[in-house]
Amino acid sequence: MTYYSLNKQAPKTSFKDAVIKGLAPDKGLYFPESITPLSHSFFKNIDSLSNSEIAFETIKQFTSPDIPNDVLKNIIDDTLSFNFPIEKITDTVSSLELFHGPTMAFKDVGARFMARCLGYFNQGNNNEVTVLVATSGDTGGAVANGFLGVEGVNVVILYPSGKVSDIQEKQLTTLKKNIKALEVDGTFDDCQAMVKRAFLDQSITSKMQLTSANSINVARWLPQMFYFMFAYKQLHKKYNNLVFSVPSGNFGNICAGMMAQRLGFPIKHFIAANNANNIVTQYLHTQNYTPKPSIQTISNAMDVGDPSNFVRIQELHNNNFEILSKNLSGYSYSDTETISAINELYSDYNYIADPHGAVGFLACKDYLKQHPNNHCVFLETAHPTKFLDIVEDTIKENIELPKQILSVMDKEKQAVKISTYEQLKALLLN
Ligand SMILES: Cc1ncc(COP(=O)(O)O)c(C=O)c1O
Ligand SMILES: N[C@@H](CCOP(=O)(O)O)C(=O)O
Repeated sequence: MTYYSLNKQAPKTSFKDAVIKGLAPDKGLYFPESITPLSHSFFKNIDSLSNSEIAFETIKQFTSPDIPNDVLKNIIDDTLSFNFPIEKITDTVSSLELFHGPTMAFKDVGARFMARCLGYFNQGNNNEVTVLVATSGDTGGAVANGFLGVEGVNVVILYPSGKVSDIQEKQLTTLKKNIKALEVDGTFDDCQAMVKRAFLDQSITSKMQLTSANSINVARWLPQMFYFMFAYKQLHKKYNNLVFSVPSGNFGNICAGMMAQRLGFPIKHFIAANNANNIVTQYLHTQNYTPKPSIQTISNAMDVGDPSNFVRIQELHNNNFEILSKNLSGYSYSDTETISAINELYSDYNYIADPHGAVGFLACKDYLKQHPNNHCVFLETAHPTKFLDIVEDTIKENIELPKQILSVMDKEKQAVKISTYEQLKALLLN
């Protein structure tokens, strides 16, 4: 597959090069030059395909010819070693649980897939790659876990000080080895801006190969398509009117869902479920896209004031507002509303949701009020114990900690505090 930069000022490139560079030299996000819908027989036979087979059939056009089929199959088998179950909440609402991986947030699939692709590209050469990643909570832990011990790869994670949960912080600061955490005095947007600036800083890039493990990297973003496909496989016999409510921050996940739709998956509509960081919801109401400094909320991983992937969403809809607004709705909720939703899910349906999933549930309910006769799937993007204090205080129950969480609880945090880009640069160059 050939990829082009959405800023259209950089040469086209291969999958391998797009993964190794992360961001195009003109600061644009890479985008596939073609998207070929899957065959009729794929959809006819989907019930007999395993998750790995579905993933292989859907992603191979984007990785070929740089990753041979047998290698791709192994990467996928290794990546998808856990389940993606659906829980029925009501007759019209289901939860797609994406938190059964090693760090218990949906980022595990993309991070593991990308780590394995980079590991493959690095085999037999001595060129070290430094993966720079900005996190508002979950990407950092998933990338730390996915890239731990990958040869020739050093990982540097920037996270906003005091704005991630205790467990998220443990997951991204305790692994050591090739993983370094930088605690930034600022917001997620400050972290993301520093990372993007480093990619364009020739005094750094002339000395080291930098890449990104945020969803700006095609190998982190594209595997997120799988979730929508696995949900379709589980639900298509029961419902022919599926809409997805996606708790959104950087908009990589929902954009991956739209890629699945372009491949032929019959998804009727997407709902961007936002917290108070409602840039896209506002855009859908006003047609004005106005990035703002992010606001701290209890669904912290969505505290993004300038979502990177919105440009990809626009590209997928021909940069045409009419087309986009037919396919995407947006809703935004306060922390108080989120807490009520956690309560409602627990007391009425015996379901323990995390704050991100709860925002997704609220958006399903509001969409269905205006558009009945659909079945709404909200993505439960993180395990509730990642936000232990909030969830336990809300439902007034203790929740059992899964082994993935217990394994990091007592580890010692190791992070370097920084507050400026110059400090990041000095750390990278040393
Ligand atoms: C738990 C959780 N939910 C939702 C999101 C938002 O996803 P996206 O950035 O792909 O919109 C994130 C972070 O990205 C997350 O960690
Ligand atoms: N919510 C994310 C923010 C970064 O998103 P990404 O998908 O672009 O990595 C986080 O948890 O860090």
